[in-house]
Amino acid sequence: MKSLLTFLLRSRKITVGVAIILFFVLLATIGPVMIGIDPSATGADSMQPPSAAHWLGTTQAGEDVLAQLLYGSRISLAVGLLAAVVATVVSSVVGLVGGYLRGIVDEVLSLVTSVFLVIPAMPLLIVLAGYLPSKGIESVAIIISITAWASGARSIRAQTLSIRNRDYIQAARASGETLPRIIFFEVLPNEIPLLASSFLFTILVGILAEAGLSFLGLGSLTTVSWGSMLFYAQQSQALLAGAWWWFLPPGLCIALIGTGLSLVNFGIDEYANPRLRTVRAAKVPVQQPPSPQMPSGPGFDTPPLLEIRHLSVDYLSADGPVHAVKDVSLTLHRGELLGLAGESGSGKSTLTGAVARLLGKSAQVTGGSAVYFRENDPEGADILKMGPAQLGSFRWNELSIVLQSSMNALNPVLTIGAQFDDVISRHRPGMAKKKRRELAGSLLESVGIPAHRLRGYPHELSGGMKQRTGIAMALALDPAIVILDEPTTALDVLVQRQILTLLLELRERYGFSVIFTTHDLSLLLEICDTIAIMRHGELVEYAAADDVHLRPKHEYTRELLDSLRALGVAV
Ligand SMILES: Nc1ncnc2c1ncn2[C@@H]1O[C@H](COP(=O)(O)OP(=O)(O)OP(=O)(O)O)[C@@H](O)[C@H]1O
Repeated sequence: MKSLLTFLLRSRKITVGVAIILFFVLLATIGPVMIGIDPSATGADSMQPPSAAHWLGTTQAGEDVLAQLLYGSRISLAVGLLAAVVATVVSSVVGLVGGYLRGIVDEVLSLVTSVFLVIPAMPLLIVLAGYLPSKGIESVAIIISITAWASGARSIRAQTLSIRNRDYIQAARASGETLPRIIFFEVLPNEIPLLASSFLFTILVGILAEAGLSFLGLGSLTTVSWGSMLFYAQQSQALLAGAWWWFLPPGLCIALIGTGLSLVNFGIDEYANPRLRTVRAAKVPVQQPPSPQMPSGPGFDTPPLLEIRHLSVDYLSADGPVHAVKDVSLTLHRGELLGLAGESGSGKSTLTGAVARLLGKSAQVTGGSAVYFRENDPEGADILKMGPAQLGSFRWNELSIVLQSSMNALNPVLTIGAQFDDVISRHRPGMAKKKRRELAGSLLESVGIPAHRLRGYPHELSGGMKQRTGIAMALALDPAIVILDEPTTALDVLVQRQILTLLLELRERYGFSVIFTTHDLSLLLEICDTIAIMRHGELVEYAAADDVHLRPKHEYTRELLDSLRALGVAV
């Protein structure tokens, strides 16, 4: 909740949007009282332009336009709000119940929703408004909500369908929680950003629909609203008479409140989906001086392949920037297996993600470089500065990455073969189909999976097989660097071991260099040439595996080794 509030206060869109909305709320609540003029009083001269006595001029009947605007804001906002409350309650109940219960209930509710979605809203509104027995603002709001609930219900149903199978909902079901409690206390809170955004959108729809109906003479014309002002201005041909002060203010108010509501809506979308957030800090990497505690790297007798120099990465979060990687320098040599260890949240994935250029928009490289050296290229190329085309051919060809979640990265509706073919044909457009198929088969066999599995689908493979398929794909174009980000964490110990053995064999065969990320220091001590240990975004230890094991420099490494020994792990 605190993070939501901090985000709301920091978001420029939300601040501006809320300021606009508050301005109109103030206008609607205290404006009529302060002006003290009856909006229907007709004493003044007809169609007078703005003057000291009538700041926004007068109408044809001699009413004060400002008084009408202020009273009108009350009615327009009230109709929008009432329509949004009714429509949001209906759409939430329909979307949540249908999406959660599925079956016949969902089918009936979906059918009704679809019927309301296909009927064009404005004609339906006009028909309903034409038959309204009373044209009070409540009736107008209710008919607007009848036409406005369906699109919200459709989105909420889709979200509910996706949430209903998540682990915490299964756990709630298993613990015997009642159906209403699961729907309204477990599912509903996860949909609040969606509900809020649909609520604000419906207020806007309500205000526009009221204005539209009144403009057509179908609203409550005895009540002053922005719509009825436009209706009477149009009836009196204010446009032709050049009486801009009559129709322009209500038009501008509708546009402005629409802008305010939309800005808040965009802000909520950004909260719910951090990928949409715009990065505000400077994009130019700032070179930082070397950190005084930077450990010196181990010697390695092959040429450097990748040099990470003083790399710093921040995330822009609701609570301010998170310094996830702070001034890290590492060198990966040809054929080297570099292990990257550190507790959860120490910045390992951010470091490898930055090198593979896979971080989202909320991540910002605030300093440093990651220079990749091709053979016979002593200058190297900074990966962080590569343009889209250069990056496209760099990934897979020179560097590939296998993620912990890569076992879920296979597309369930495509065969394994089609997914290999996608990668190979994109990067080797000249290769014949038969050759591509042979390459995919031999890659799959190299990770111990028979080539005929290319015809199968991902769901036919076990977790370990999927991860091995991910590794085979990463090797498809014979890259020089393979980054493995906790590739075995989700697998059982036996399968982990098989995959590691396989990885070492493949490295022998193909000669690629590896950055291997894990929490498991004992594993790194066993397989790696060099080890880097991160803590709170900093590199605290960086040395040959033997030195880390026998002569750790940092207190934190000693503590890690001691804790392993205390657990009886042989290190
Ligand atoms: N998208 C994000 N927005 C804000 N902060 C983030 C984001 N992703 C990661 N962080 C923060 O950055 C820091 C480093 O996270 P990172 O995922 O790199 O750690 P890690 O060592 O890979 O952890 P793990 O081993 O659990 O995967 C953590 O404090 C984390 O909370």
